[in-house]
Amino acid sequence: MAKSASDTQGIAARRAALRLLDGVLDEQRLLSEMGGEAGPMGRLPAPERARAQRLATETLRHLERADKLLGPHLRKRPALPVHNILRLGTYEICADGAAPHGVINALVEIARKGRHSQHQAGMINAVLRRIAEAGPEAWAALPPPKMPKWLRKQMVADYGKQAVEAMEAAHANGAPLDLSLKADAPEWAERLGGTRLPTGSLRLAEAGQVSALPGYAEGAWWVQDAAAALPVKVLAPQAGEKVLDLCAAPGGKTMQLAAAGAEVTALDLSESRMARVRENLARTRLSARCVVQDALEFSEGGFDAILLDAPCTATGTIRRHPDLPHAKDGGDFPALFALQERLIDHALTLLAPGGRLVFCTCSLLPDEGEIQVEDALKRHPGLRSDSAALAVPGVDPAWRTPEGGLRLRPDYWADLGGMDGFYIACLRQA
Ligand SMILES: C[S@@+](CC[C@H](N)C(=O)[O-])C[C@H]1O[C@@H](n2cnc3c(N)ncnc32)[C@H](O)[C@@H]1O
Repeated sequence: MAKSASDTQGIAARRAALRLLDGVLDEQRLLSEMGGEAGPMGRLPAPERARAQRLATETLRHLERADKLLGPHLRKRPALPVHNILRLGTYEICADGAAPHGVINALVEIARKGRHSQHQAGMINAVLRRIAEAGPEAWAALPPPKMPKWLRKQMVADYGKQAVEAMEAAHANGAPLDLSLKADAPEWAERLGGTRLPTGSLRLAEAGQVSALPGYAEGAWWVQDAAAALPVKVLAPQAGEKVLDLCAAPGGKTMQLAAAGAEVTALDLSESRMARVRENLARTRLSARCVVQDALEFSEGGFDAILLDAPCTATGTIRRHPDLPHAKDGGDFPALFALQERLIDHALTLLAPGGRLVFCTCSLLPDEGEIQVEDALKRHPGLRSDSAALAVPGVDPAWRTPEGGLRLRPDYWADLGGMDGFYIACLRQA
């Protein structure tokens, strides 16, 4: 079928990217909630979907930079759909290496057909032309975008300004693609290229389409950030051990547990997310018993080890999901902290005598890391944190925390490409 004029100009992908931007910035929806058939990218072919997703993600990552460059050219703040057209254009012209005339023509055509933007097409054309003149140079000189005020204030109080600035630089850089290898690590590492990280994950700088990489169809590996692979290494599952993965979907850690030969029960509240666990297990030819249930209602006990990768604010994944700080305002965070506390207490009741619980969150907030564990140790007099379990190859002892956990930050391993923010602790009952 011949390509339409729209396809060649990238109109469809840009229009979808703009709808994604409006969804995040107007409706406070996460990009991950808008990926379905009914979402803005629903009818797009795979390459166009990927392009729309990438354009929206990168525009959000650099939103502050785009707004700084646009500011002097705008007499007043435009309506959001118009502003988002200008932001997308500024990102593409200044940082995406796109030819300015192609970007401007496509965005002006989109603006002409938009209900809110049709009368602003001339202004959009003029402003983006001015951005094309000096913008790329000015963009490169701007500092990394800051976290939003509601999050930054707390982060500076917890880590100090310098550390927060280092994290912001890591967020601006984005994330490489990390893989966890099922077996035959040297063989696959050679075939895939990339860098073997100190903790064993394989890091690829230029990934492209994941499902086209060697070993995908064979299920030789799965995508998992190097930091996200560490909780299971701390848990150190042994072949034949009875292990419960209490918040399992989409299953990255379930696959690690199963690959170690443990007898795994993977539980998650969400049926649709559990479908992803089943797909992942099928592709990697690994097995686990899958249970869809509220963890707080699961009462089968006697587990040698439990992994509690609790639902959290996901503030450790901002470099991967730069939409998060724009879609959230922290209002729903206290409910998550309370749920984590209940999940820890309940998980402890499901352990066999002498069993271990690894608690982790992909968060930067001590409220769902260090403080959770400090409080749990106070609530349960027989409980202790097992700092010996943290002696995992490649883990820097400087990452250890006073209450016996590990604090991982996006600015760590800066020269290797960073890591997700995570908190991990191994708890044992005396
Ligand atoms: C951080 S994600 C888990 C990621 C997963 N461990 C992995 O490595 O792929 C948290 C999961 O907790 C699940 N969840 C949230 N509340 C839950 C509950 N009350 N009981 C069980 N699962 C729950 C969510 O559906 C989500 O899949």
